[in-house]
Amino acid sequence: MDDHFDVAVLGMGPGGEVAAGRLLKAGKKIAVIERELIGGECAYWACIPSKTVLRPPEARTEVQRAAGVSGAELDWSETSGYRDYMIRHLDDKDQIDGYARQGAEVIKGEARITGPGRILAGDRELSADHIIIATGSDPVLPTLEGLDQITAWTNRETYTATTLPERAVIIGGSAVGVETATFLARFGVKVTLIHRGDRLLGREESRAGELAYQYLPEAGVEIRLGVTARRGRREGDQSVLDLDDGTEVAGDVVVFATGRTPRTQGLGFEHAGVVLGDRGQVQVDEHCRAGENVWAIGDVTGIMPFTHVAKYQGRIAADAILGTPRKAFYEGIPRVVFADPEIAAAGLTLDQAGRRGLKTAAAEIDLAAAITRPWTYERDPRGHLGLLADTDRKVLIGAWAVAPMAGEWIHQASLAIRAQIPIETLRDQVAQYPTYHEAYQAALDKLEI
Ligand SMILES: Cc1cc2nc3c(=O)[nH]c(=O)nc-3n(C[C@H](O)[C@H](O)[C@H](O)COP(=O)(O)OP(=O)(O)OC[C@H]3O[C@@H](n4cnc5c(N)ncnc54)[C@H](O)[C@@H]3O)c2cc1C
Ligand SMILES: NC(=O)c1ccc[n+]([C@@H]2O[C@H](COP(=O)([O-])OP(=O)(O)OC[C@H]3O[C@@H](n4cnc5c(N)ncnc54)[C@H](O)[C@@H]3O)[C@@H](O)[C@H]2O)c1
Repeated sequence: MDDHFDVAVLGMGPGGEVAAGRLLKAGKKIAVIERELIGGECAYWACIPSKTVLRPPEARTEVQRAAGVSGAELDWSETSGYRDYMIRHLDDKDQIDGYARQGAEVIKGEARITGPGRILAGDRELSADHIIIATGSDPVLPTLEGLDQITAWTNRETYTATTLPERAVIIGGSAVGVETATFLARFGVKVTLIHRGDRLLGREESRAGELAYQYLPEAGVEIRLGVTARRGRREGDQSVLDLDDGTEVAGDVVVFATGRTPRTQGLGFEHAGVVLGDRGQVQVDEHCRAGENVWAIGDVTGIMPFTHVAKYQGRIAADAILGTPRKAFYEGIPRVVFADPEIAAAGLTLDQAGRRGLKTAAAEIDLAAAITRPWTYERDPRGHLGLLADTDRKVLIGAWAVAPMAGEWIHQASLAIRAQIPIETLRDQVAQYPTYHEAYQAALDKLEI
């Protein structure tokens, strides 16, 4: 067999899949190498199962909050059955067949780079004109005395669980921690979330974190801010954490939502001239180039660990290989935490803008006071929108929203930021009445610019 390819894709998560699809369509001879399941973390243990199990509780809340409708009950067995369907019962046979039918060489096994353009995939040696590194990220568990004594879960155990625990402790108050707390608590698990920072969602605008702190308890989550686990131990069937403030928390399981790290160890990337950054991320340029004919995309680049970014970088790298290069542009890409209500953001926070030396104007509105849609949507309406503008260039540079469906309508801000649409043009936009989109008009009016 001829083991030389135009392109070898290492890792078939969302990034690898998009790059592979684009290259196949262009007629390239490619090898795709995946050591677990084609679809990656997102399809089986992250985005897909988490968003699938968050939807029924969200639908129930919608029913409970709308006037004149009742009777929504949650059913874990039905929910987990549908989740198992959505994660393909952890079987990627159809994906393997699909790529093979499209003409790709599909290799299931661990890939390692052995030299420029050379790869060991399982027990096969391959060569390729181009290599795309799309190996994703691993969860990070802190070094904790007694870690081996407690029942420690990551996103993998959490989002494939058949039986839910009665009590859970979640460590980490960022996206995974907040979404997982929402999911478990809504399904009746007694959840304590501990977070070492003084507010949730530390990388987002501080108001978004404050509002997450306000709304999460509605799901039944107990939040402990400013505490760190010092030691783990077992008491009967309970996993106990001793905290640094002298108190303890206990649960059937401890879920670690403590971040992720690029998957680069032992994969021989240095043999292809790839340089790692201080967080272990593969360093890339604006075309996702990591070295001579080597490209890297997705979580392994540490740029923005989201599926939509991995997919975007897959397009960027494939286009460069195909001879139609364009530069990746990361400003204004949306970030959504699928809590209840949703927490969405795009662009810079006030702090980040300050660090760039930008002159800014900010405005925040309460949606219920400003527009009609929250009232037709639910009793006791909730919703907040904040905008951040650059007063010199007179364009939006940041936005955040905490409200129903905010993950959908944040895209208006995302586009405005990416396309640098003048505030004047945005103020002339006409939104359908009554929709959440109308909030932009009210917030733009409030911006002193
Ligand atoms: C709980 C959770 C929920 C999330 N929800 C969302 C969400 O709603 N929206 C969103 O945008 N993002 C979400 N994310 C982030 C998202 O999962 C990642 O950003 C995304 O999966 C990154 O895609 P990727 O292709 O870079 O890597 P991955 O999905 O990690 O895929 C990498 C693939 O490479 C394979 N691989 C690794 N090393 C090798 C090797 N040496 N040889 C062969 N194969 C290898 C792996 O097996 C894996 O299949 C979530 C993350 C978590 C943990
Ligand atoms: N809806 C989405 O798009 C979505 C959902 C989930 C995750 N993600 C992505 O996946 C990635 C991983 O998410 P995450 O929430 O696990 O990571 P993260 O890096 O965003 O947050 C980790 C949190 O754990 C805390 N932490 C770390 N070590 C700790 C320790 N020893 N003790 C106490 N706290 C500790 C940190 O302070 C931080 O708040 C993120 O980059 C996120 O963007 C996206």
